[in-house]
Amino acid sequence: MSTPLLDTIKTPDDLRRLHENQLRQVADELRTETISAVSVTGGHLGAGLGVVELTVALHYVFDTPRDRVIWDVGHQAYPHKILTGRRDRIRTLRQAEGLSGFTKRQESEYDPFGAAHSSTSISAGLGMAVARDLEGKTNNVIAVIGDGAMSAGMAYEAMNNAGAMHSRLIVILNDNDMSIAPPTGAMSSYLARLVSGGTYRGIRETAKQLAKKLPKFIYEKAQRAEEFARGFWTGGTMFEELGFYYVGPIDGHNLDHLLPILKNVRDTETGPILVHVVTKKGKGYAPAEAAADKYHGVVTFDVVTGAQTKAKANAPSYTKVFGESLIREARADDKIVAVTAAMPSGTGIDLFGKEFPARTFDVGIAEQHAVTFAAGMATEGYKPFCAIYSTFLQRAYDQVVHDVAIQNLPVRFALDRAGLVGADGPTHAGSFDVAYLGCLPNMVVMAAADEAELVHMVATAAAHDSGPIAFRYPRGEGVGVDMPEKGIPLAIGKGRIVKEGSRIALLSLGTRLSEALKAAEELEARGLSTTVADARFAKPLDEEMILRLARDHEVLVTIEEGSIGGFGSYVLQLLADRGALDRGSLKVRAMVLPDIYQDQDKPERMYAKAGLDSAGIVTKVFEALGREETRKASA
Ligand SMILES: Cc1ncc(C[n+]2csc(CCOP(=O)(O)OP(=O)(O)O)c2C)c(N)n1
Ligand SMILES: CC(=O)[C@@H](O)[C@H](O)COP(=O)(O)O
Ligand SMILES: [Mg+2]
Repeated sequence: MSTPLLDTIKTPDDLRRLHENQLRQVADELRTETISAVSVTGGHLGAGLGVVELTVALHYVFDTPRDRVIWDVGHQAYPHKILTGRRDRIRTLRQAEGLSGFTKRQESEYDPFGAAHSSTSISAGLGMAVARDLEGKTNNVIAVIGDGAMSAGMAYEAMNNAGAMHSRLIVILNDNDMSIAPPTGAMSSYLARLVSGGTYRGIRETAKQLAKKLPKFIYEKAQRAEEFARGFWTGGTMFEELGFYYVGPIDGHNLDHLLPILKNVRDTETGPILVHVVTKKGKGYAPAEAAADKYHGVVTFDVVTGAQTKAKANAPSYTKVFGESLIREARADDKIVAVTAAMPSGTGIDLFGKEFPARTFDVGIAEQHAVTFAAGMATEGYKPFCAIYSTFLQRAYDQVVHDVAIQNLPVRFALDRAGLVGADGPTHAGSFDVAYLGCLPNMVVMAAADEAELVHMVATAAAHDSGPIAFRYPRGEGVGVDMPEKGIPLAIGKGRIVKEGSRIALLSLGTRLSEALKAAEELEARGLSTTVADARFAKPLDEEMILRLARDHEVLVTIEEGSIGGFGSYVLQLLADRGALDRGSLKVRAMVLPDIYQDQDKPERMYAKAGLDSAGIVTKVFEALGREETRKASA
């Protein structure tokens, strides 16, 4: 489809040169372009479609990038990227070397704050506003936050601070009554009440309220702006109790409402202000509007039909295996309960919820609360499985330490998306959990080598009642192994030898095991007898097995899809403590993710770049053996 007006916009300055009555067309073309781009890249679609008009209005009314617009999470920022000089690269979204799927400071001066984890925008915005005030500057700071993101504690910590500081900060609450799944919680119900018909007021009544509530400047402009009469309300909202001026709810797809209100908000000297904007996730694209998830995240698709090009799966996903295994365990044990922080489908807890609705708790985007809530249930004899992506558990670290581990409470952590996740890039990589959990006294940490192992680990966690336990597994499909009928609890701290050899030992933790086995074949073909072991546990280590591997082999290589400071470090500590490194001929190498934030790509290519594939393992072994051995093996 042609986009004649959008074609004239290279930066927001071009947009600001247009007449207001052209903006409707810009928005329509921007929506078309967003759909077209995501149809070839995949990515987050519904959220961006819902903020097309808001994006146009913000860049039209505010002087970006001097005025700072901060998009919470950043998954809705594709239209913003198109308007801010990145349209020529928009079809590289989430691809190798391409644009990030989120806002990113290194990518553009129009992205004043990087994001991807939710609910940071008000804190960051307040920081910017206060810095501006200290500098005596006058630019605006606008944080755009969704109703889902508004469920996280951080948003309230920020509002609590902002309300007391009286700094001039604009918060736009983009309320589409959706998170990834339908939103949960009292805040969501509260917003729904604010939006429900009765709260819209006429201009006369609004003007009276404005005269009471807002500075005169806004009141006068409001009187002139007859066209936004229905969508402007102030009253005794929770936000006002927190010290914000509350404006709304307003129709976020109606530019005639958005523009005058944003101009008023821009021109007022007061602060902080919260503008409550009501939008539809997936707006303007019928397949998205009709979908239960509003096309939150999609793979490539046909623009006409909306049909997504889903590849045929060769094996069940780890997420599904986890969800189904947990259901099996829960049928036999009514103390098992499941907790998710707004990720029911991503974690497989949606499956559990269908069979056990009363034992399923979606607490909203609130990982910290999820962990302590689970800890509370554990004190009363329940067996909570807290299913959280590895990357999102980072947010709840003190809760893991202070509320769970120190009290030795049997909370089970199901860490999905462990290791590299691909298109979501470094913000979503599950790189650190083995390092940050393995250092905690009382904690047990497992990593599944394949989907069958995951079944056993779920059973192990269900049976482990003496303290906290975590198990990690990656995004995507399993490797296609035979599946056990039921999970059998593993012996805590015991690994397994998968293949016996004599000279080289490959000690894998997690799903790099298949690469280790491939590497072993290659090494055997080159005359190097190779043992492959699956550690299963990063904590407690199978000390006996590891010390035996060190004693009986010339080279010991640890392999994991995690950062430095994890499994390899624990093994090295053990070897050092037990004097195994004092034996001159032993060569030990620890293979971990590189000490950088790897940009998005296909996970397998990222692992290859990191050296964590079979070729990288073989290379590492020969590096350890030295030049002479390499020459012999190549001869
Ligand atoms: C700390 C954290 N937890 C979970 C997520 C996963 N997540 C990304 S977007 C999203 C829903 C956000 O809902 P909302 O803020 O209302 O934005 P919408 O998609 O509706 O525009 C969730 C749960 C995340 N990015 N960060
Ligand atoms: C923006 C966000 O945090 C989520 O939408 C995330 O991208 C989902 O990742 P998965 O696709 O791995 O569930
Ligand atoms: Mg929402």
